[in-house]
Amino acid sequence: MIRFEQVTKRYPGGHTALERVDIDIARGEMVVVTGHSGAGKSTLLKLLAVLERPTEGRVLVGGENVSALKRAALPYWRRSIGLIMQDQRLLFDRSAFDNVMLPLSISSHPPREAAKRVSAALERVGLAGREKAMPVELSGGEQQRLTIARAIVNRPQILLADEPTAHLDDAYARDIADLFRSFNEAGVTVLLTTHDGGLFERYAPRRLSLAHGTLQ
Ligand SMILES: Nc1ncnc2c1ncn2[C@@H]1O[C@H](COP(=O)(O)OP(=O)(O)OP(=O)(O)O)[C@@H](O)[C@H]1O
Repeated sequence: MIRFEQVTKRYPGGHTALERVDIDIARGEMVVVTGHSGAGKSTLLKLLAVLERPTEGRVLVGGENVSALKRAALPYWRRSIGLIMQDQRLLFDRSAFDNVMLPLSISSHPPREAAKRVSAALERVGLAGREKAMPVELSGGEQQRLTIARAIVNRPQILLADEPTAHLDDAYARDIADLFRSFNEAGVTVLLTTHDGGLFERYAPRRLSLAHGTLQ
């Protein structure tokens, strides 16, 4: 389903973040990408989300070369995958409900259907009843759940998450790990990065280890 073919990413300035990476991920797999800081983990996800494009090689999803998508197609592409990136902030002046509604604003769901989807996504991540809460009223773990609800509201087949358990206490981090596992059990292809590979060990996911931009 997801395929990296000889992908190299060199950033302006000449730093090579990934070098000739080949990856094949089947539909329904759960893959945990580990590696030290700067190993290229985020770059891998950014190439899939087409937040960056490869310098060489291709990134294919379902046979389509997403690296070649036209700029106008990108918002739709990004909303068709569930994306949890480190620099995507919640809107702190909007309620939990409105934060999760945001990705639906460019789709054509009637308002009542959109509202149902938002409530279902909040329920799915354990935030039922917190629709009106403002993000500051939520704990760090709950804020991360809200970010995840926003990512799944369009019911994506692929979920990409960059360090989703960073900055969380152990118990919260385990809850978030469980949540990703449950999405995977429901059939979603999950690709996430982590410094803490041990957190996911009990699920025995496929593990990809990156060092200096190459797979180990
Ligand atoms: N926009 C950019 N411009 C220049 N260099 C970049 C850019 N983004 C990343 N890099 C460099 O590419 C390398 C890989 O970065 P990347 O963020 O993919 O690593 P990472 O494994 O996710 O690290 P971390 O765990 O710290 O997030 C790093 O050396 C980084 O400094």
